[in-house]
Amino acid sequence: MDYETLDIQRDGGVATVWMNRPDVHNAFNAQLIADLTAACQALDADDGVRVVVLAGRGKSFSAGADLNWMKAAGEASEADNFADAMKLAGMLRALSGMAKPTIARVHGAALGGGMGLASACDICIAGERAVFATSEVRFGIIPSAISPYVIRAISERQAYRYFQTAERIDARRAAELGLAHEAVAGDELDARVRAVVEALLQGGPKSQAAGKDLIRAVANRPVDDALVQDTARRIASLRVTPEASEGLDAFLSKRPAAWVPGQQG
Ligand SMILES: C/C=C/C(=O)SCCNC(=O)CCNC(=O)[C@H](O)C(C)(C)COP(=O)(O)OP(=O)(O)OC[C@H]1O[C@@H](n2cnc3c(N)ncnc32)[C@H](O)[C@@H]1OP(=O)(O)O
Repeated sequence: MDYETLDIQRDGGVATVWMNRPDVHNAFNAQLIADLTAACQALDADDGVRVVVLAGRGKSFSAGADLNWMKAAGEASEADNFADAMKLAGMLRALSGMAKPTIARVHGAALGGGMGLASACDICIAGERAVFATSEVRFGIIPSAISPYVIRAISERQAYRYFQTAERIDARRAAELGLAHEAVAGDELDARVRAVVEALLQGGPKSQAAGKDLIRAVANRPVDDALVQDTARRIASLRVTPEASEGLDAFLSKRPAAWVPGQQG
C-alpha cells in the first residue's frame, strides 16, 4: 500500500516504516497522522509481518506535531480541535495497540509528539545524536495524547520535571530514564536495531502478542487480581495452542522453532 507521507520497506517479516517529510523533520500533519494510523492497522493485519520498525527520513526521527498545522488550528473551533486531538490519539493507539512487536529507531530529534511516538513503541533504540524533549510548554500547549505513553516511559516523577522545563534529553539520559532501551553509537544504530529484530524473530508471534496484552492488563492492577484474572487465565489458554506445542517440541527436540504467523493457536 502507498502512503503520501510514509515510505514502507519490507525485508522478509520486517517492515520498516519511514516517516517521510524530511523538509519539516517529519513533523506530523493531518495526512501523516492518517497515513501512520492506516499503516499500523494494515501491518498489524498482515500475517507476513513479524516486526515493525518506526524510523524517520532525513535529520530527525520526528519534530512532533506540525506547528503550522497547530497554528492554523488556533483559528478553528474547540470542537474541531477536539476532533484533531482524537485523530492524534488514534494514531498513538494504533501504534501502541499493535499485536506485533514495534521498535523506534531514533537517530535524531524526537521532540514533542516525536518523543510520544518513540514512547508508544515497545522498544526504543537511540543513536548518539538522538534528542528528546516534551517541548510543548514552549509553545503554550501541553503534551496531550502523548502523555500516557511518555509518563509510563520516564515515570510520573520525571514527567513533572520534563513536561514543565522542556529540557533536552540526550540518548544517554534517555537510556538512564528508561525511555530508550539502549543508547548506541550512530554507526551502530542499524546493527543494534537488527540484533533486536533477530531476537524478536526467534519468539513465537502469538506469545509475543499475548505478552504485550498481558503487560497492558497487569501493569496497573493489584498483584492478587493480576495473578488470577490475567496471568493464570492467559497462560491456561496459551498452553494448549499449536504455537506453544511447536515451541516446546522444538526445544525438547533440540531444533529451532518453525513459527507460522497468523496460523498458530
Ligand atoms: C501534541 C503534540 C505537540 C507537539 O508535538 S508540539 C511540537 C514539538 N516539536 C518541537 O519542539 C520541534 C520544533 N523544531 C525544532 O526544534 C527544530 O526545527 C529541529 C530541532 C527539529 C531542527 O532544527 P534545525 O536542524 O536547526 O532545522 P530548522 O531550520 O529549525 O527546521 C527546518 C525546517 O523544519 C521546520 N520545522 C521543524 N520542526 C517543525 C514542526 N514541528 N512543525 C513544522 N515545521 C517544523 C522549520 O520551521 C524549518 O522550516 P523552514 O525551512 O521553512 O524555515
